[in-house]
Amino acid sequence: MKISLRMASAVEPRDTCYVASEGVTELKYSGYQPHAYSWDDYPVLKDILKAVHEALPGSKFNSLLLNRYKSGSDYVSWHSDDEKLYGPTPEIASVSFGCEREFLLRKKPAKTPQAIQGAEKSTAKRPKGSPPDQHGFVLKHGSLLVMRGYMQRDWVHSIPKRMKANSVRINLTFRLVPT
Ligand SMILES: O=C(O)CCC(=O)C(=O)O
Ligand SMILES: [Fe+2]
Repeated sequence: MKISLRMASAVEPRDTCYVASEGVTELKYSGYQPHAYSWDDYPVLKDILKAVHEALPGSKFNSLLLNRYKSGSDYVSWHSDDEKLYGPTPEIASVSFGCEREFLLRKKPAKTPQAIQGAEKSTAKRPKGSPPDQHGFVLKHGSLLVMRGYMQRDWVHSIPKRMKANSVRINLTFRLVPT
């Protein structure tokens, strides 16, 4: 499959491209405001959206942030996709193609006094050098990862640099902007 897209390569450490249905509120994240391309310009992306809707009955997506990691030195730093336009419990369907890369997930620091106390207790038991509540998954070619519920409120995620990753990875994150 060949995906040919006009990519916005500014200062982000990977290439990104944004596709959204008409009437969807403009996306702003980390100081970027990407141009919204139309689904009609990219029939292959429409086909993948259809397959995602079939794989996740009851879920609905109307926008797509596409990431292209050209090599292992492209990455996405720790963040959560908690922009207001997605609402309090965004559902994000993330499809990966090409080079396998590691996806890391880390719990945000606790805010309430009770939670902080709990976190201190668990720190005492943790072996030295292992970060608190951190998990890693390898995202394989053709895989579908779903983030939902309070994941964006409570966790951050990242795709770290991996110098051994020597080919391109394309990642599609389908999102719903309630209209
Ligand atoms: O490339 C990935 O798997 C994650 C991308 C991501 O976190 C994002 O676009 O918000
Ligand atoms: Fe993300």
